[in-house]
Amino acid sequence: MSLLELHDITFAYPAHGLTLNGACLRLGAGERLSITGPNGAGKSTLLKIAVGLLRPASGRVVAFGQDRRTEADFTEVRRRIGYVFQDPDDQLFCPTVAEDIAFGPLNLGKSKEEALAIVDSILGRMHLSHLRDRITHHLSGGEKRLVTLATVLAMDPDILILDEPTNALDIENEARLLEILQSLPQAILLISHSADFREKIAPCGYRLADGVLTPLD
Ligand SMILES: Nc1ncnc2c1ncn2[C@@H]1O[C@H](COP(=O)(O)OP(=O)(O)OP(=O)(O)O)[C@@H](O)[C@H]1O
Repeated sequence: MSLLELHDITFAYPAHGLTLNGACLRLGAGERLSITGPNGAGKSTLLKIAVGLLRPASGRVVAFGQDRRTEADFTEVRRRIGYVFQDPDDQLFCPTVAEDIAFGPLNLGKSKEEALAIVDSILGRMHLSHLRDRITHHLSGGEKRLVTLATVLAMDPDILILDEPTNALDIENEARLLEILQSLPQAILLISHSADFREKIAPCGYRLADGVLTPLD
């Protein structure tokens, strides 16, 4: 079954030429695909379109079997697609790590006890329990990156979008991230410049250049 389809997406930022010019992509259940390509090619732009943070000039977004056009459509899509942004500071906004991770489950209607149980379970699985009560703002870049992934996993999404997830990670934490990602059942869209990381997580996928996606060899 297809979870996400992008059909002939075109997009231009105001006062720029076309960033995307007919990009097409299909992600199936449990499938893992990489997207690579030069800086500024439009990889993040494309995936922001997939979750409705940007709207294409033309083309279709089909998620979970339905055409998605309106803000209400994309609110549901964003509940089911966890997006780990390139910059953790775009995503972490609560005083402590536990509050940041609990925020999503509380928003989905979980009780405080249920949300805190999710916090402890996710942090335990990720071997990050020592960060539970830390002030988010004081974490290192790499710690923030892992906590951002924890906030997304706490929502139990069907698809994970990871935008350069190894940025700011040391060798040990990159290995830990690899282990975590390999253990997850979710479909994954991975943007990464690291051929080694792509090979380990999602060897198949696309290269984005000149506004179109072409399959990787
Ligand atoms: N809000 C914006 N307004 C205008 N131009 C933008 C905006 N956001 C991105 N761009 C431009 O659009 C192009 C595509 O950006 P995007 O972030 O999607 O590229 P990317 O492939 O993800 O790049 P990188 O590999 O460097 O992360 C770039 O030239 C960028 O400067």
